[in-house]
Amino acid sequence: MQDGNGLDHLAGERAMAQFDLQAMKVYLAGGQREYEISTKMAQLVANDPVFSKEDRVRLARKDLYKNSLRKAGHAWKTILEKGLSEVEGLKLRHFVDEPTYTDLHWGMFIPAIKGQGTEEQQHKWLPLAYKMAIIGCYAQTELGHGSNVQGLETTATFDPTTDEFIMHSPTVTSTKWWPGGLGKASTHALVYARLITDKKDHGIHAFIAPIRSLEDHTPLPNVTVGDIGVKFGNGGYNTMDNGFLRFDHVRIPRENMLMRLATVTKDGKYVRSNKPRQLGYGAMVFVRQGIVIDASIYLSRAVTIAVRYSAVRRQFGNKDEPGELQVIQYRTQQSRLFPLLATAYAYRAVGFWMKSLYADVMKRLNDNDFSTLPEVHACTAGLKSITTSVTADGIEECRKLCGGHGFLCASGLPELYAAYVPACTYEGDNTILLLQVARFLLKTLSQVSKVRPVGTAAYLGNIKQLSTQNCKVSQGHDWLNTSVLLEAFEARSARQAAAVALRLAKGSGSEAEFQENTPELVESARAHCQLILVSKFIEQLQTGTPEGIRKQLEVLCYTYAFSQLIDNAGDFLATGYVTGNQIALAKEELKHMFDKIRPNAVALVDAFDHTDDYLGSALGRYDGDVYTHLYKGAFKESLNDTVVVDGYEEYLKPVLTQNLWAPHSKL
Ligand SMILES: CCC/C=C/C(=O)SCCNC(=O)CCNC(=O)[C@H](O)C(C)(C)COP(=O)([O-])OP(=O)([O-])OC[C@H]1O[C@@H](n2cnc3c(N)ncnc32)[C@H](O)[C@@H]1OP(=O)([O-])[O-]
Ligand SMILES: Cc1cc2nc3c(=O)[nH]c(=O)nc-3n(C[C@H](O)[C@H](O)[C@H](O)COP(=O)(O)OP(=O)(O)OC[C@H]3O[C@@H](n4cnc5c(N)ncnc54)[C@H](O)[C@@H]3O)c2cc1C
Repeated sequence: MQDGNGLDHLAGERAMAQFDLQAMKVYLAGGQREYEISTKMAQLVANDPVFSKEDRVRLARKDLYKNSLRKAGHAWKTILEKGLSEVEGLKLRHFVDEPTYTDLHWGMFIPAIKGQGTEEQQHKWLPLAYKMAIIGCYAQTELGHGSNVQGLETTATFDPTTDEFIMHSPTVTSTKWWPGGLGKASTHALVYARLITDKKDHGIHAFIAPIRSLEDHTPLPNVTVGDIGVKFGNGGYNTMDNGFLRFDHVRIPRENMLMRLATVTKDGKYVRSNKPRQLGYGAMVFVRQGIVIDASIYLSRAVTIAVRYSAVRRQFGNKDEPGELQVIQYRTQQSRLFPLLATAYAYRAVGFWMKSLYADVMKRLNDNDFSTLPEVHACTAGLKSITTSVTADGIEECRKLCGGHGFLCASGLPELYAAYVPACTYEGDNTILLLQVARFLLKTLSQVSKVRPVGTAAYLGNIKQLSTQNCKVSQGHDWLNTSVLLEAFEARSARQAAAVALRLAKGSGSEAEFQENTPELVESARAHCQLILVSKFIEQLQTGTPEGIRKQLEVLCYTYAFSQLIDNAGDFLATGYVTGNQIALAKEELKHMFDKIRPNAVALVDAFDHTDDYLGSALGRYDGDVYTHLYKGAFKESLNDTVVVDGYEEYLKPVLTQNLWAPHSKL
């Protein structure tokens, strides 16, 4: 998609491409229809001045937030006026590209009501939420408790005399703290609180609590609510009103408790349904799968900027070629950049699979089949953890790959990083989530002789073979076999999981021993997730990718798998499955892959189809006209509004005109 001024500084790069660019664009979009919707919505946003990102990093918080309210309101108006479908509306909001209260309203409040509300409750709340007559947020985390959901302190005490719950925040640490959209926008909060009936604590349940007047938006009586303050980075996540909330004995009707999994009757009787209590965590599974799908988009944005800039930027030269060399020619640049490019492709493939996995579990849950829920929980939690950590680090690496100019906000990278990095924490701290995967692996292994593992854990059924047979690679090209690669990742993961399981089995089973082994448990969970990522990329490749792009995808798949193998060589070697020589052979193969990527690199990032508007980067422009736009951009800097800076008279002039020796000067 070219929206520059027509002069293409990267034309030479594009002419080298060896694959069908259009077919790749359609593949990455997830199909022809998705591609068309994406293109249409990207243009709609780019051509609408209300959605402009210009100056975002320079705005003070109040202006930034107000502007974000304006954009969210305009997006909603556009959706209604143009009669956009749900998918189109979602895409439109995606291209507006600002974290805002509607993310939580559509992304968590509504899904939680769908997952945990009875049919009657859904009929009551969803129509209001769908037309945005109410705005909701997801208020789980508290000042003193985030990861440990069972430790939340807010109470919802049932009063049978009035048929109401009394919502209360008994301590400072029980203050709800962090929920997006809560600070200033929401009228309702989905509050996670301890349910108490007849002095008995039944643990954490979800309640819909009105918090602001639908007349004038003021907080309701005995509700204290506001924004928690400025967050990391300019722009970034500061368009979101993450909030605090306290209740002082606030009464809500009994029907406001979401009762699909448990009910409180009029006379205060607590009745649990026979559905697993884990369904109460359903909204988190939903959001985590979405985060995995989005990781590729964020990483591909950073990689697009870094690849295009690396093809424009020249430094040094050699005696064989005239002029300076493009920095993308340097092996060190390639070895940092091309694995990230391959990773963005790998995450797209795993995102496609994640969609089908989620659709499958939803269908099963509707049919009261809960059998795959633990595996889906482990997949969504583990992949959320790995993909967000790698993407956040990847964005930062791309910034460094752009040298000094990467540090300018004009590169688009600092703001992208600031907006993305909290993904490593929200929806579950990444270490906590890997520990959940580790618990799943331990449980699977402990039952392996009785219950055959399925899905992404099926390879653990082969644990004996995977633990005894070693890698047979003897020459570099032996690695160019997806079965050989898969087996390596399976053996490494199975052996790491078995080693830590064995150590724990030999112990007393105490929590202290578990804690002592958490570093190894996290490593084994990471190994399992890396296997899933490699295997799903391979699977996608083998299931009907069009001829015109298959070869390139194959190269990217090998690049991804080899770079994972090499980055984790210590683990692979420690398990004894591979030798140092086999790792060295994989390193050589990886360099061959870089040679194959090099002529296609710019086209491979073009295939992500990010518009200049969406990238918001002088370095990543489609036309490669980097220097003109960096230079022009400097004149928009507010410090340059006047040629003599404000403050000269008061602070600079006295320094320049005192004409006195400083007392400590030796001159
Ligand atoms: C756009 C950004 C907006 C951001 C929003 C937010 O951040 S919102 C705030 C986001 N906040 C967070 O993300 C907080 C992160 N913390 C948590 O998710 C939980 O507190 C916990 C899972 C760490 C511990 O849970 P716990 O104390 O209950 O202890 P436990 O470990 O004993 O687990 C019990 C059983 O449940 C199972 N199971 C667990 N989760 C799920 C699931 N999602 N699905 C299905 N199952 C799940 C687990 O496998 C186990 O099964 P088993 O072995 O009995 O068969
Ligand atoms: C931008 C942003 C948006 C958010 N939006 C929402 C929202 O809309 N709604 C909402 O309810 N919440 C929201 N949150 C809160 C978020 O979900 C929590 O911050 C997150 O779950 C992590 O919990 P915590 O902050 O308590 O971290 P902690 O659990 O206190 O983590 C601190 C450190 O301790 C470690 N740690 C903790 N427990 C263990 C353990 N058992 N073993 C080993 N290590 C451990 C962690 O790995 C981490 O390194 C948001 C957070 C952010 C940053």
